[in-house]
Amino acid sequence: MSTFTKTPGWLDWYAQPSKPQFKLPEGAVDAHCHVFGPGDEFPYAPERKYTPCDASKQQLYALRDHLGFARNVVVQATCHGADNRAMVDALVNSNGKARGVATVRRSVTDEELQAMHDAGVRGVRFNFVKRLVDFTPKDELLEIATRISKLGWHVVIYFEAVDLPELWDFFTALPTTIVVDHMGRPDVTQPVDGPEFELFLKFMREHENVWSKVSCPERLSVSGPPALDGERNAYRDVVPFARRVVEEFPDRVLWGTDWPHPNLKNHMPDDGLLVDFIPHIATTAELQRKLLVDNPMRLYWPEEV
Ligand SMILES: O=C(O)c1cc(C(=O)O)oc(=O)c1
Repeated sequence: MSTFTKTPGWLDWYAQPSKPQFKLPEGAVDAHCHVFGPGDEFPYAPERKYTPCDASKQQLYALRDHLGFARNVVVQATCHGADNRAMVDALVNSNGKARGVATVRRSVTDEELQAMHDAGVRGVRFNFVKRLVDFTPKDELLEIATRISKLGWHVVIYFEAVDLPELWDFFTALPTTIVVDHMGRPDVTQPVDGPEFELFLKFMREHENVWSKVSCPERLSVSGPPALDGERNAYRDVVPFARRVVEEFPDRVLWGTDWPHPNLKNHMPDDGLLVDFIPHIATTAELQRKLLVDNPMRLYWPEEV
């Protein structure tokens, strides 16, 4: 019996994903995924905003092999707060096939940062999505960004599109490469060439250190259809947004499954069908290779490039 009780209505990850029809290029990286616990081994943080089902490193790596990915980037999930043990444990048990993104507070010591670096951590995540985290003062975040820049790490930012204007000055003052989670969560019912998404494109256009994950169609989609029941052309309303970013910034985009998909409310995607979303947004072999291999390798395994 687990000590933890899942948030009511929690949707568990999809147990038997199909095999993707899209054949991932050799060496493809799932550049955004998480591990949850298991809670009995790596307890969820007291300050968490949700309690998930467990999703272990073994289950993550089985999914990697099933889908045809070669490597993972494991991003610290907010349900673990700034306790990075589950994520670091996943990295050190990956045979070098996983790198990570941590969450740290200003109290983190240089020794702790170095130990995380040795385990494979290459970035920190700053989260501005209010339903997921409590507010952290910007001076604390800037101090952390300055410290981790010395290790060659980058900053991953997660925010809602409506908050970009207010966060703009802070983001553009950061001294590292910046990676935006899930395209800054656009409202896909608005036009792709409307003012909200145009601001995001301008953010990337004017700042060459800004990258974007073109991930999470299952989270952003309003009209679907979902990646379920054999649907290989899912989340059509998200396609124009992701495709736009891939085509304008082919050397600064990443893709990830977002497994185990925390906080989805209306469906849980079949991850095999989710992989089949990729050729709709990266439509040539060259764009696919950059998105799935060249870009994540440059950012997370630069010593091998
Ligand atoms: O939108 C979300 O609920 C979500 C949550 C987390 C997390 O809790 O870390 O990570 C994500 O990439 C997305």
